[in-house]
Order: sequence, then C-alpha cells, then structure tokens
Amino acid sequence: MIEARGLSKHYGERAAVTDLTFTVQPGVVTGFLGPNGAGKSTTMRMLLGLDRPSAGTALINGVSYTDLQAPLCEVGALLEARAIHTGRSARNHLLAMATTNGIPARRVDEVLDIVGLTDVARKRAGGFSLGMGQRLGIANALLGDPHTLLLDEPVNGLDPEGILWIRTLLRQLAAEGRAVFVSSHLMSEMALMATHLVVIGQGRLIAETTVEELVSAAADEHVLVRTEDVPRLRARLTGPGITLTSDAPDELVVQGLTSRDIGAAAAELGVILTELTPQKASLEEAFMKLTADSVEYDARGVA
Ligand SMILES: Nc1ncnc2c1ncn2[C@@H]1O[C@H](COP(=O)(O)OP(=O)(O)OP(=O)(O)O)[C@@H](O)[C@H]1O
Repeated sequence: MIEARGLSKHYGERAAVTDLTFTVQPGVVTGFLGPNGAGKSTTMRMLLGLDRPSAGTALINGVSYTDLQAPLCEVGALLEARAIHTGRSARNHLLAMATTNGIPARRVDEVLDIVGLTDVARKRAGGFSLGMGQRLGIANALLGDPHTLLLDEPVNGLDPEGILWIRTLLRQLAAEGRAVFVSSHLMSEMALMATHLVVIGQGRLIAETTVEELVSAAADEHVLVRTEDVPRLRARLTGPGITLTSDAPDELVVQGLTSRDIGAAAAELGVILTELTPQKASLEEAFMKLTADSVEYDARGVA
C-alpha cells in the first residue's frame, strides 16, 4: 500500500506538488493521471525516496522508502523509459542487481520468464529495443517479488503489442494482490489499464476516484435520436430537466432522459426511430473537463 499525506515539493519559488494526499490500495491497478508537468514524476520520486518532500510524508507499507529494510523486496519501480547503456547481458544485469540485494539467482530466471526475455537473456542489454528495455526494467522491478509497484509512464514509446503486454501484466500483478501505481498522461490507456484513479493538475489533487465514476461524474450524457417524425416526438419529450437540441431535420439530441425513456415514448406514439444512441463522454473528454480548470475542483474529488 502507498500513502501520500500532505505531500509537497517546491523547487525554489516553484511549487511542483502541493499538499497531495491519496492512498494506493493493493489488489487493483491505480492510475496516476495528470497533464504534462502536473507533478506525477516528482510525486513518484518522493515516494521512492529520490526527492525529499518540502512537507508531508510518503509511506510504502507504513514506512518511508528510506527506512525500508529490504527496499527491492517491498517496492519495485520503473522510472521513465530510457536506454540501458550496458555491455552486460540482460541476465547478468539482473544477476548483479540480485546479488547486491541478497536475492537468490533463481529469481532472475523467474523474472526473465515473466517478462518474456528468456530467449534473449544472454544478449547484450545495451542493444535492446525500447520495448525489450521496458521488459527488462519491469523484470528489475519484480526481482524482489515486491508487494508494491510504481511505474512512471511505462507505455511511452511502445508499439501496440508492447502496450497490450504491459496492460495485461499489470492487471495480473494487481490480481495477485499487489498495489500497482502507474502514471500516464494518456487517458484512453488508463481507461483500459486502471480501476482506480488519482488525478492531479498543477501539483494538486483533483480527484481520487474510479474510472467509472470519473466518466459518469464528468460526462455530459445525452442520447442521439433519429426519426422521420421529429415534431411529434419533440412535443412529447418535454418536462423539467429535459433539453432538446437538433442539428438536422431528422435528428434530436436529448439530455435528461435515458434511451429507454425515449424508446418507450416513441413506441406509445407509434413513431419509428431509425437511431437511438446513448452518447457517453470518453475518459479523455472527462479528463479534459476536469483538468481544464483545476482550481474549480478540490481534494474532495468528483464522486
Ligand atoms: N528538478 C527540478 N527543478 C525545477 N523544477 C522541476 C524539477 N523537476 C520538476 N520540476 C517542475 O515541476 C513540475 C512538475 O514536473 P513533473 O516532471 O513532476 O511533472 P509530470 O506530471 O511528471 O510531467 P510529464 O507528464 O511531462 O512527465 C514542472 O513544472 C516541472 O518543470
């Protein structure tokens, strides 16, 4: 479990992170969302003891990273994707890491297998593609079989196959009971990968919620209706909280009624509908709406 309590970081006059409080629970993938420069990497670095908070605390399983007895066995981290400049083979790279951390050598072969690098384990890691490098980075994070995983933008620069692979692996690791915290500025990706979300903007918490809640809370839900008999249907669909708009003679956009309500009304009137489509905002739209004016939102979230 990860707990950030009143976490703040200032670089001189500049506030990168301000009074951030959130919890990352085991058993689910929690997405860490925010536009570029929102403070995601800074927060991750503070959680990992790489940056000292200006205020507040960052706890992993109840203790700060620097106080962990065997950090690699408690928390695995993958920071920004970068090439590994090493002449060592993938296996030797991991073996060196395992040896210095008192992790048995057989675990190296296990993690190579988990990330699908067994066949290239004896190849020079410095020559790996970005995707293979990410796999090696994840193998590294999994070496100590940690209960908590932190990954900063793990899908950046990966091809669709690599993205699918990471998505599937992270969900599986969470299903095994681990706390998985993964940052991204790609909303569509988070919608597929995460269940819970911590959303930040300008270094502040905007929402701590679920993917589902975020979409429905920020969504401007409406129903698109097409019919040859717009006037009769329009006359019927009136009432408090109902808004009707139209961009074409055979079209109505209805807010305030479900598609079921509209279908039932049309059936009663004997009006034929040629289309009846509920329109939901995508997570991308919901996110844009939330972060567009983050000062209007506060730490109580949108739920
Ligand atoms: N070492 C530093 N010195 C000064 N300012 C910094 C430093 N590190 C980060 N910042 C600033 O803090 C803010 C947050 O940056 P951070 O990298 O944490 O954001 P991010 O959400 O990870 O962004 P991105 O999605 O672009 O990686 C930015 O305005 C950045 O310029």
